[in-house]
Amino acid sequence: MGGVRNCTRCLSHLSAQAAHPRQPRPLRPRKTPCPISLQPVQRTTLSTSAGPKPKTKSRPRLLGLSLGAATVLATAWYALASGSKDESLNDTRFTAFDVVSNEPVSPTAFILTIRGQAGELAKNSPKLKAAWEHGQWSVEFKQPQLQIARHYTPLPPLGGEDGTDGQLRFLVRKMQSGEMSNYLSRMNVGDQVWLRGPHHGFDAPKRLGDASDVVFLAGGTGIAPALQMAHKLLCTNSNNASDNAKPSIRILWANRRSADCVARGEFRGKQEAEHETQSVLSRQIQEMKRTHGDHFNIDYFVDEERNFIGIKEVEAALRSNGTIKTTSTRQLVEKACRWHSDKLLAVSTDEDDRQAMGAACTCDQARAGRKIVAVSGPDGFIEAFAGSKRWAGARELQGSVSGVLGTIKQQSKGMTDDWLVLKM
Ligand SMILES: Cc1cc2nc3c(=O)[nH]c(=O)nc-3n(C[C@H](O)[C@H](O)[C@H](O)COP(=O)(O)OP(=O)(O)OC[C@H]3O[C@@H](n4cnc5c(N)ncnc54)[C@H](O)[C@@H]3O)c2cc1C
Repeated sequence: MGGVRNCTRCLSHLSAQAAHPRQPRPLRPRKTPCPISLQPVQRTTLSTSAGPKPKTKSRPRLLGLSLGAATVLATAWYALASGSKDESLNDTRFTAFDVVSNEPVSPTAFILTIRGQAGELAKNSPKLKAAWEHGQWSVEFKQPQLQIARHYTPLPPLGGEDGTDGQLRFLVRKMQSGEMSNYLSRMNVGDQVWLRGPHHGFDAPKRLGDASDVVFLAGGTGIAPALQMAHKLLCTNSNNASDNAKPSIRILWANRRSADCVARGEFRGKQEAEHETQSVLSRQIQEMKRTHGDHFNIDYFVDEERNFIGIKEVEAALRSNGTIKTTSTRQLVEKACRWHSDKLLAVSTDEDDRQAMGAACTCDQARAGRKIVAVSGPDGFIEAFAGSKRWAGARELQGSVSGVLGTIKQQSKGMTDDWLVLKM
């Protein structure tokens, strides 16, 4: 247990990289060129002053024309990409939202609530509806002065909210000298923020299929994707109309400080729950526990209480959320199944699931589906529990499974093969 026990602890001792909630992703060059980069403007300026000297008489006119055209194109592109009054949220340009509230959750975390300004974003947005129907998704915020963008994960709507009314809520950790998180922390009611998205992630219902167990290892703000998955699988999945058909979700949530263990009292007993500070996040977790009972559980781990997620804790979660069977059922997973093959998953990105929406499961139909163990949090956290993701051709692939889960897979001699590992 010793070495592995250090997994969450090491996060607090590692450098800023591990302390980072999640390293910023590159600005999706494959979909659109970096829309908030100042490059187009710089490129024209640079080419004007530092371009090669013309050798013939006709060259300056040609160069002048191309520079003119480039300037017009770059200006149009920059104006388009850096934000517009277009009312629909989309993944190529930034759309304006108003800050509705900025609520502290702990000394280092806050919940930012924003609302679409007009039109379809103010109510019944089909984009938001599609995103919540998909389940896992994020958006990018931009910092206009610095021209940088970072991803954030919307928290699911509370019971009674419809999720498409244009309001979005984010749990954000304020990083020491973090550009975007500090910028967002300074936002006041009525301020304007710019969003691009939605960016859809894994299709959890397709991956889970007929299986019913989910274990989620979440570090810090990694709780947001865990709550998205719980919301999708427990609240909105039409396959689970009856309580018996609902999957069982166990979240192992690691934080550095006890102050970040939102709603812990709910899982410890009534008395503690009564003394807890109420934030919108704690109401949300309490509500999910009360609505879904044994189908929704959170185990809290806190560095400052010297209580860490180790190999034993992960094994126990895999055992109690389903049975680690003595015989493997992996042979029932078709190697070419887009949804359930480990090999295909290793060379996919989380965003590929959206493109493959219509693809059918090709496994043995009697047992279509695999249990999910998902890992979400800072890069160091994901690496420690599931191994790092892999970059290839400007795509962030899942890569093979190593870390704590890799060790458990090796040691269990096929007994954990029912579990599909998703790095969020
Ligand atoms: C899909 C996705 C969803 C996310 N959802 C959330 C969310 O819901 N809530 C949330 O709080 N965060 C979330 N994040 C993380 C978020 O995008 C930012 O990375 C985070 O808020 C820090 O950004 P920043 O600009 O404040 O910090 P930065 O200015 O980027 O840096 C913060 C600190 O980390 C250090 N640092 C930066 N880059 C590196 C590096 N490469 N190596 C070592 N140190 C480095 C800096 O020196 C600084 O001290 C998500 C990330 C992804 C990819």
